[in-house]
Amino acid sequence: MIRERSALPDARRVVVKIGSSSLTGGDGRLDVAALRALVDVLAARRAAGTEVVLVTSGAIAAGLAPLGLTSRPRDLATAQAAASVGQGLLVARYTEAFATHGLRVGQVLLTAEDTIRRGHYRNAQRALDRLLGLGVVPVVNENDTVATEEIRFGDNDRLAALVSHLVRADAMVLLTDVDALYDGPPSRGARRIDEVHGPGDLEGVVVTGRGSAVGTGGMVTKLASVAIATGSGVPVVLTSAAQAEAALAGAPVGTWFSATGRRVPTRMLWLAHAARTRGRLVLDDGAVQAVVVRRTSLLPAGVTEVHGSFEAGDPVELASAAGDVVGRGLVAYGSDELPGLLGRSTRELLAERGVGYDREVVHRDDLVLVNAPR
Ligand SMILES: Nc1ncnc2c1ncn2[C@@H]1O[C@H](COP(=O)(O)OP(=O)(O)O)[C@@H](O)[C@H]1O
Ligand SMILES: N[C@@H](CCC(=O)OP(=O)(O)O)C(=O)O
Repeated sequence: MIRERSALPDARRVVVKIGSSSLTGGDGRLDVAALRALVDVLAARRAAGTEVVLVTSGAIAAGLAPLGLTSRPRDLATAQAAASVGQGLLVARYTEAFATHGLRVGQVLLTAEDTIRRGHYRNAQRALDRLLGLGVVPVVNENDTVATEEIRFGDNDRLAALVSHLVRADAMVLLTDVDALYDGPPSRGARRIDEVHGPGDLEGVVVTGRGSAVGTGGMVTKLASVAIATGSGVPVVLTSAAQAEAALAGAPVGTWFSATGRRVPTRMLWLAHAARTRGRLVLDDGAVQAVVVRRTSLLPAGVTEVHGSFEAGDPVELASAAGDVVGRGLVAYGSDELPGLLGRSTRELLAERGVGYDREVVHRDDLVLVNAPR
């Protein structure tokens, strides 16, 4: 494991994420010179023996000029159209730029779903591993064209953290338009933060969710991304694209976030940090105890209320009668069917409804605890 930034040159595999703000000029359009400069740095790193996965934004920005748009569209359908046109152009630029270094790229478009559904993430994991094994540089972006408002990340920061986990990266490098995390929005007087070793080091730090005109999420989604990565064993460097070379060389630039936790299953990571839940199940006190303290699965007998509209396999919140959210889980029944099963024992349900109805509402392998109840 990489424990300090000076060890970064020894990383076997890194994920580098570049945001829209670093790939666009003042006119909001794709800055091809900036893209080429990044590729030069990544190709050099690759030649020095580190496998590189690039998570890149910029599809929407690249789609603006061809569609005659002057600013980032606000409505989802136009943003998706711009991403559709722009993604092809973006990857073409990367393909050309990496080719000048004798490297091939492979486009990988992911949705949040791909990191949660078992079949999907295994598939993505296999494809990424094979690309790397073949010496290809995977170029990853969110699949904007098919991602709906409910399930999309919108920003690539959290996607990059999940990709880092998926490919078992030794480190993640987040490149943006500021050279580091500051203790407040970077204006006069804000202080650069050199190293963060845990949430305590972020106390008093003010971050805003407003990004640049072209980026989304600002520093808020970057810190959410950092929490996902470091909490599951991947250290992070956050800096500007201009410092990418120095950061990968382990120089003391940007902000270094050391890993705080150990690797957990990918789906669990997504459930804990990224999933937008589709509903809420209210648990009686006995069920809260069973799930939180004894870490058992949730059975129909312990559920008292069902809220929201969801299908089997969707993420839902688990709450106590007092309204505290105690966990999140993938529910095994849809919201149409579940209310008819509440308070019933699995034995009764099996006898009455047949095989399969003795299954848990949320299996313990599909459940993460969020907060202890009051
Ligand atoms: N505490 C902070 N430290 C550094 N930058 C911050 C902070 N709070 C807000 N920001 C803003 O976050 C912006 C980067 O976010 P964003 O525009 O979404 O970038 P990207 O397109 O690279 O994802 C910076 O331009 C900066 O102004
Ligand atoms: N998938 C989108 C990226 C969304 C976005 O702006 O992300 P970011 O610049 O990382 O805040 C695109 O390629 O335009």
